[in-house]
Amino acid sequence: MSTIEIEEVTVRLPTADEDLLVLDRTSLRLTERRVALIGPNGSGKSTLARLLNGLVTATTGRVVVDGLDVAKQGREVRRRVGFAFTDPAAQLVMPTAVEDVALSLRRLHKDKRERQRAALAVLDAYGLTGLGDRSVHSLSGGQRQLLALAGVLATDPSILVADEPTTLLDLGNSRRIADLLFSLEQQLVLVTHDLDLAARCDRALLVHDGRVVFDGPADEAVATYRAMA
Ligand SMILES: Nc1ncnc2c1ncn2[C@@H]1O[C@H](COP(=O)(O)OP(=O)(O)OP(=O)(O)O)[C@@H](O)[C@H]1O
Repeated sequence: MSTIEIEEVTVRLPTADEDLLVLDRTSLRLTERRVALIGPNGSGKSTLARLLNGLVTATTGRVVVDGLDVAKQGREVRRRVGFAFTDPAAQLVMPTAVEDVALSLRRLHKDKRERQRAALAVLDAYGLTGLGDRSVHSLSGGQRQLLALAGVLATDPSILVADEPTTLLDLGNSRRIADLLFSLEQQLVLVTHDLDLAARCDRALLVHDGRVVFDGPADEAVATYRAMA
């Protein structure tokens, strides 16, 4: 399993009036296979998740993934840490499904034909057979979410950070995505408002007002959060 170390990290983000304190002096060492981040809207969960692959920069402190400093070795870190956004539109950039997966595979397969073959195999593996030539905009929300995840997982990251991957989905699709996430060998860091999903994790962090206010077994974190609400 991978090791994520967050050492005395503070994040301040500029707003029109002042710098907003979004994450307050936080230290964590995450080694569990599945870690959930839960908490109210605007509490800092996405910010914490985004630190892990450098989408957000620590104002002070250090984030280290498998011994690599995110601020200094960002490129290597991004190869290890796959990031799946809530809204797949944020990461689907090519016109068709197969081209989108092929783009993710450009580092692994230099030859174009080989890349195309590999991309089609990825679509098959994720239950998207036959949709390769479809415009990504014509896919259903569930298919788009699956495609975005397939593109990230095709690069074989050692850690997957998924920011509310089931929020936009109906019950059936959200179950499919959840089953996929929980079948992964990789370390999973899951930001979610779905407390049943969070409770299935090995550890959960309850974030409130830019601080981790509970850190422990997922069922206890969920119970603490419910009691707070
Ligand atoms: N780029 C930014 N510039 C300024 N403020 C930001 C920026 N990104 C996030 N914030 C603020 O930081 C705080 C934490 O945001 P964050 O997205 O981490 O919360 P969250 O817990 O993931 O919320 P949600 O559950 O609503 O997605 C919020 O007050 C948000 O408005």
